[in-house]
Amino acid sequence: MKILTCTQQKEADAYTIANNNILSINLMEKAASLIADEISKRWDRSHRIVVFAGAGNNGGDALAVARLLFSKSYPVEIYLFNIKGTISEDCMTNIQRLQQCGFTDYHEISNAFEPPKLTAEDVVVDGLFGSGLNKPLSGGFASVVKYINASNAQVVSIDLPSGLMGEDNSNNLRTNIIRADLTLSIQLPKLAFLFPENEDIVGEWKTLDIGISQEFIAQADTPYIITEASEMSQLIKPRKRFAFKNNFGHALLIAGSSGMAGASILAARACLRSGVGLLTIHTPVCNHDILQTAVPEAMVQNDVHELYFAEPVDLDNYQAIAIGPGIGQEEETALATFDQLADCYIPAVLDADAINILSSHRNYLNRLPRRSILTPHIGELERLIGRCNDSFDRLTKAKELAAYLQCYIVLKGAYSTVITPEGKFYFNPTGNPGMATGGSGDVLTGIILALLAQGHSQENAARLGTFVHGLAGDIACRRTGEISLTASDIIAALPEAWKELCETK
Ligand SMILES: NC(=O)C1=CN([C@@H]2O[C@H](COP(=O)(O)OP(=O)(O)OC[C@H]3O[C@@H](n4cnc5c(N)ncnc54)[C@H](O)[C@@H]3O)[C@@H](O)[C@H]2O)[C@@H](O)CC1
Ligand SMILES: Nc1ncnc2c1ncn2[C@@H]1O[C@H](COP(=O)(O)OP(=O)(O)O)[C@@H](O)[C@H]1O
Ligand SMILES: [K+]
Repeated sequence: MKILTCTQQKEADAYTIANNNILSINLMEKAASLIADEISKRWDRSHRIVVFAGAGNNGGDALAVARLLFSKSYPVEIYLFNIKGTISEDCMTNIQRLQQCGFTDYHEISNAFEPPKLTAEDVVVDGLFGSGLNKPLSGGFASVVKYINASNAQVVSIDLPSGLMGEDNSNNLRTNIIRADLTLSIQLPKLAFLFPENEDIVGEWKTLDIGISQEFIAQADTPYIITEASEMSQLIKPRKRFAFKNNFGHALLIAGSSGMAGASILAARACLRSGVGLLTIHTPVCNHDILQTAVPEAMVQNDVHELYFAEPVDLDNYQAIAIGPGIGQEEETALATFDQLADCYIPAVLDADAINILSSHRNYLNRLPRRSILTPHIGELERLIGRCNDSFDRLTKAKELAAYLQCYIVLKGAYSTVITPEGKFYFNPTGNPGMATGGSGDVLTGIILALLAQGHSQENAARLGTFVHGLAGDIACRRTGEISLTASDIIAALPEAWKELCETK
């Protein structure tokens, strides 16, 4: 699913009106009827609906919602803020429609505002500003926002919480943005919904299909895409009747050190559950017996060192390599890692300590093989690119790094993001907060390694791996709940996740 900018959303509205034989006012009515349905599904007529409308089309939506709920016998009150004295045409039509249906609890505010008393039983419909917001809110509007936020009322925002910019909020003041319980976004989500710092502003979000031109959306140029299951399922290659293990690649996993054998076990098990033909784990001597016992399907190759990775491996027999889970950050390990990467001609994924080692030896960054996949969480990424002000800033800097290194970055977290060297952002919709537990990331490394070894491109391996990892996490979570979920539970759910994805059309 594409994410359009607010500017593109306006263009999409205009295109739909011009090409799909629909009047602007009818598109607004369609949006309003879906919003009113959603509200009436969640709140019954015992709740007063208090509508705060601006003078643009977001306000027009809100007035139409008010009329539709009034016609369903909800108690409704409206406050329309007409400060400049200019009201959009469709908003004006909706004022007239309200009058025609005998609605009277309507207050138009042009300067001083006597706010209504809001209680926890009230539902506020926030239609002050939508995609037309062109600067952060201030003055009277900021006061109204603060007043609504200070109340205990439930807040439903139309299109996006008023005051929130669709993309970049680095110059915005959080106190001047509506904090919604529910955001009903027109047609597509906004980029800002996917940022952790906006969770409390956006609340639960849902998109409403009002019939914006699919043709426009298909041709719209955007770097922001939410990955979909149907697209990922098409990447899975059916196995031939006469297939044998060499068809699915031989993967090399360099992982583990004294006290961190677990990371190598988790990555190895996930790799084996993701279709790899053969797996060799290169690990220090101290982990040999542990791995031979815990992962009997894998071959184990000892490093020269007893405790940590110290000598690079000849890559001739392998189709892909993963390096990093639990390797530690000894100086010898760092040098071995760079030697390993300097001559690396097979697809590579770098995780955890391999990324930390890069941060502490920045002069080696340009030795990184092109098209490598890096899988940092926010902390690991910021050690590489420096502290970021917010998510938009972080994505912008991560994109610059991906382009500079010509690498793929999988920025892990909710909506894990695959950032390509060409500057595309693929947001992953699967996964849940139960996965915020030690070892989950090692599982992802193992999955991506298996996909690279099977010949998937780096971009597809990163996207498909991230998707199936989250899907397995979701399946596991249904069994264990978020609290008890462990990385091993994600691995245990991988067979069902792969099966489910294979069956997705
Ligand atoms: N036919 C259409 O175009 C449709 C539009 N829709 C709704 O229309 C919305 C967009 O409507 P508009 O483009 O009219 O924009 P808005 O209703 O978001 O607001 C635009 C108005 O606010 C003013 N403004 C912007 N930033 C301000 C600030 N910081 N302080 C004070 N005033 C500010 C602008 O000058 C303009 O007059 C969408 O979010 C959606 O809710 C939906 O009804 C779907 C159909
Ligand atoms: N709130 C969340 N929602 C979805 N996925 C999450 C969430 N928190 C963590 N995850 C996923 O779990 C994994 C955690 O990885 P990481 O932080 O590297 O853990 P570790 O280093 O312990 O293995 C990542 O793939 C991340 O996307
Ligand atoms: K709004």
